[in-house]
Amino acid sequence: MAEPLIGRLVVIGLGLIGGSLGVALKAAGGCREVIGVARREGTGQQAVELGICNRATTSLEDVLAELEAGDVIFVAVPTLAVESVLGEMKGRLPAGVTVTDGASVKGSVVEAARAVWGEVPDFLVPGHPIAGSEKSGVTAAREDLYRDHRIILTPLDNTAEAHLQRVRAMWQAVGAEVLDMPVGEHDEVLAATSHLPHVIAYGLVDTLAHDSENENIFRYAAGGFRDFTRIASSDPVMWRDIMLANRDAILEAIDLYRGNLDTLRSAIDRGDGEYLMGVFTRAKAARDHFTKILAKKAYSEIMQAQEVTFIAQPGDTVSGTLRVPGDKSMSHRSIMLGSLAEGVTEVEGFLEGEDALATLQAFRDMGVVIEGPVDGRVVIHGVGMHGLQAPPGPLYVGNSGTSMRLLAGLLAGQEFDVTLTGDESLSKRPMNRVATPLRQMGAVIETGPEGRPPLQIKGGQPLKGIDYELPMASAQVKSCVLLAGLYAEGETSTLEPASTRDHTERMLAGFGYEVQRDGARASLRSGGSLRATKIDVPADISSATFFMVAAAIAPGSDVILEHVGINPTRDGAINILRQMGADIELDNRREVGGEPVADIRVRYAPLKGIQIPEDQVPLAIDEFPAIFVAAACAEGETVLTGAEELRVKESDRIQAMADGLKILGVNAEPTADGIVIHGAGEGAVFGGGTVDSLGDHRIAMSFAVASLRAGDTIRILNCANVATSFPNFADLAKRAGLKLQVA
Ligand SMILES: O=C(O)C1=C[C@@H](OP(=O)(O)O)[C@@H](O)[C@H](O)C1
Ligand SMILES: C=C(OP(=O)(O)O)C(=O)O
Repeated sequence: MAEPLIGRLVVIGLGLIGGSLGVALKAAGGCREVIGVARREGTGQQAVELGICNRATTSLEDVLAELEAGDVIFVAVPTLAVESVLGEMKGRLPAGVTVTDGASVKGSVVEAARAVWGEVPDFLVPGHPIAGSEKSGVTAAREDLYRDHRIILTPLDNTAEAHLQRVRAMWQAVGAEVLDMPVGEHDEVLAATSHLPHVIAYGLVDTLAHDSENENIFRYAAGGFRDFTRIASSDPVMWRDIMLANRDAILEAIDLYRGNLDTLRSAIDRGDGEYLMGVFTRAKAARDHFTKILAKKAYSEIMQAQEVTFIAQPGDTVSGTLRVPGDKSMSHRSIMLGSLAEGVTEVEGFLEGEDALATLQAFRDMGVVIEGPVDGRVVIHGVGMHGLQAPPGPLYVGNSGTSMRLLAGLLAGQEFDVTLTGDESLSKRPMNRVATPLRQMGAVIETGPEGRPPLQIKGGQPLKGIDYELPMASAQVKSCVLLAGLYAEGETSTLEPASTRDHTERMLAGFGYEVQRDGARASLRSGGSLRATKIDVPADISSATFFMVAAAIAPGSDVILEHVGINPTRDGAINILRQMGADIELDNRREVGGEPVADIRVRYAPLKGIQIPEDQVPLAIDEFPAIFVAAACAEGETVLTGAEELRVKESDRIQAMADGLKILGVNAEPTADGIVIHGAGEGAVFGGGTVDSLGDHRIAMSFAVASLRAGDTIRILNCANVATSFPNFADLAKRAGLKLQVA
């Protein structure tokens, strides 16, 4: 066995927290020996019998005498007992021994150390395993308690690196993720997320237990009571200590909560159902997504960095009738316009992907009551053109360029300040394309360095209409300007260099707002209002394209994609694939809520390389990664030009695809504004290999489709963001016949 990480581990306090570290580190072979120290002899004996420690004693003094450099002492006693334990160590600790602890409040541990030593010694590494439970005592100790749990360490400026590393390595050895945080921040975060809930749970059970009808209350108390009050079974001594030790931060959290409870009380009193729906829908969404919400906060970056790998085995055909999720562009716009409308808008077919949900959350944050989504149904209680409220903090829109750019326009005309932020990929994308025209309209807006996010938008600025000639074909820029135009004096118009998706114009009209359209120009005037409506979002043609390409490249395939939006500003992929020889049939054509829809049937037919017409580029802008896969399977050369916009999407899609295609053995040369792909025609076009999607959903799904014509396994890294536009992609792909595994 490898050399243990640390020498001896001394655990002072053999309860759930201390005992679990002992048993886990012993099992992991992470130390030479575990020595337990307990106040009562019986506890120590029991701990030895349970395999928690090799030996136990009641005398800390005796143990200290035998320690040497490299040993670690873990203090796992109730918070207020820490000081006396540290006091016992003073003057008796051999040099090089590390001391750490597991108390839930760090400020008081630091104070205790100061009281004992005059200053916090460099060998003390304050820590807090976030792994407690309502169970306590030596019998509650579990070997797996810390596996995949977070440990927060709060080192001070003078904490010695060697001691910090030792403690970090110890926790990692038992499967924990270790994070660092300043002491004060730790105590504030924990006051809100752990200490306040305990106060409330203890308080609620105590209130009900004192009620003269308590027997009935406990007898009939259903799951809600049980779930909510589980933590009132926790160790009272430990929690008394925490309350006293973290007094100030806990009082602040209680006051905040009390204020909220009072507001809820008066809403119930005056029968304000709308207010209650606002609180409950926001809270439900926060709870449903709380792991992600936490990921943006101090607790962890780790969650966001969640790794998803697609492993695609060579496949043969795809078949079946599939309905891909709702259109992303329309889902965003349904929330935006529904929020600004008068009355209640009902949306069906809403895309429950991260991007559209980011827009939904942004409007909730601005006070709009939005029910759902449940099975694609969303109900938006519109607040009218001037009813949005200042959000409590920055609006975080994740990976979604559409959210950020459209919101920028809409928010430029509000009365309040707002900041828009996004994830790592979005933070690299250009925002001057919207900031420039908005400034021309009179908006006050600041970008980050080089015109990247975050966007800081100043409220209360009078906007004036402009006639804006777009420098690039972008529906996001066009929509941004038109949405700002809703709040600008006079007329606002946009002139686009090539036709781009027109969902904003169509949907505004659907909400009863007049938009003039004259060729490449769209214009509107401010001062109107939006009337709530019903929206049926068709399936997203961008998502459908992955299955269109799949059927087009895999001999024997026959797929029907139901209820897909085939708006003529979005149908470039159909036109391009048809030109390449694909067998695509549009059946059951109809119009749904102002948008054309059809069922798309694709059967395998051999493809040939083409020069892609430039006028099709904006009409297929998101579909190119998949089209490149089709091009690789076509006979001859496919040339794309005029598509430099692909370089500023979630990744540089020209480079990302060229790199991946080359790894898989395809001859693909990127150019400044496109790519040249030499298609192999027949047989297994792609070799096996590992490609990186760079966190770009469309790159990930495109390479998964390539597996249908691969000779060996394709591994695709960084696929978590598939959830932004197509959360059930892997399930549908498997149903259709792809041999896809998600790891
Ligand atoms: O307006 C929209 O909903 C979108 C417009 C396109 O972006 P650009 O306007 O940047 O081309 C597209 O790539 C994006 O997925 C959605
Ligand atoms: C470019 C895309 O989206 P967005 O710009 O909204 O991030 C996309 O979905 O391919």
